[in-house]
Amino acid sequence: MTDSAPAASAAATKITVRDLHFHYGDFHALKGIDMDVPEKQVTSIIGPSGCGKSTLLRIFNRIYAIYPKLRAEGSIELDGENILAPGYSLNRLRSKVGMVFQKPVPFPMTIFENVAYGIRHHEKLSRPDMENRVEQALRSAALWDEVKDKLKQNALGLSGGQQQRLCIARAIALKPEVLLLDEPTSALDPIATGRIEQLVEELKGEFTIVIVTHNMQQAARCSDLTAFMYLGELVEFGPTEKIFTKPGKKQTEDYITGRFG
Ligand SMILES: Nc1ncnc2c1ncn2[C@@H]1O[C@H](COP(=O)(O)OP(=O)(O)OP(=O)(O)O)[C@@H](O)[C@H]1O
Repeated sequence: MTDSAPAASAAATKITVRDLHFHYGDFHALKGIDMDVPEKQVTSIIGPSGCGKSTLLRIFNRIYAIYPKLRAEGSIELDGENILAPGYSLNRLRSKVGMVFQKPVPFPMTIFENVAYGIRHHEKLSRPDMENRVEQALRSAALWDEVKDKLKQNALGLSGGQQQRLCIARAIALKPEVLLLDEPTSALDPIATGRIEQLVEELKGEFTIVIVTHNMQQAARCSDLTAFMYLGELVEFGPTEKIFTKPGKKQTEDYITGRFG
């Protein structure tokens, strides 16, 4: 067991995970996770390959729900409501919890339509309101200045870093409360990575952000809290500075000092 409530965080809890287990068929991938994710802060999840980081992140918006053999037990409360309960609709969950994947995957359509497409699915806006919403999302994703004169061009013509910021704009445009980022910079060069990290810093005033990363420097730079996972368990969770300077568990220390993983 680990401390689920990070001591140094004064922020309200946005997501409360209790005794969470996850199975891929017979494989027990997450084992009794307890975790309190604070509101409007950045929480990073680190740990060696295969420890369950992405599995945990994906449960936060129930991506597994479409596969019959995958099973989650325990509870994940978002603002006090259990999102794993059958009565919690996927549509409602997806409007509150946005996801950005490792590899940017813009739709093969214009830059404008990439952002507008998801909004249309949830809301009916007039043309000026839609234009305004798209502009705001692109501004928040620090992409507006680079694309404002080519909104009608195909998004596949953007660079990898621009495509990833477009995917972030697409997620932000739906006005989610939580933004999940699954290794969002692993396909990007150092300059594009730096821009995304800066963006994460800017966005945290507005959203609760959870980021999975292989890159420990990134976790140290970007996050307020860090969770260290190993073999499906949450070994340690606390303020990032403490995890990186005075970890409480030997496994955490071994990992951050490069002794394994
Ligand atoms: N669809 C699946 N079916 C069966 N097992 C899976 C599936 N997806 C992941 N797993 C297993 O679950 C465990 C956790 O995987 P997960 O992708 O969450 O790890 P991770 O920490 O994100 O790894 P990485 O850093 O390599 O992306 C691994 O042992 C993996 O092999």
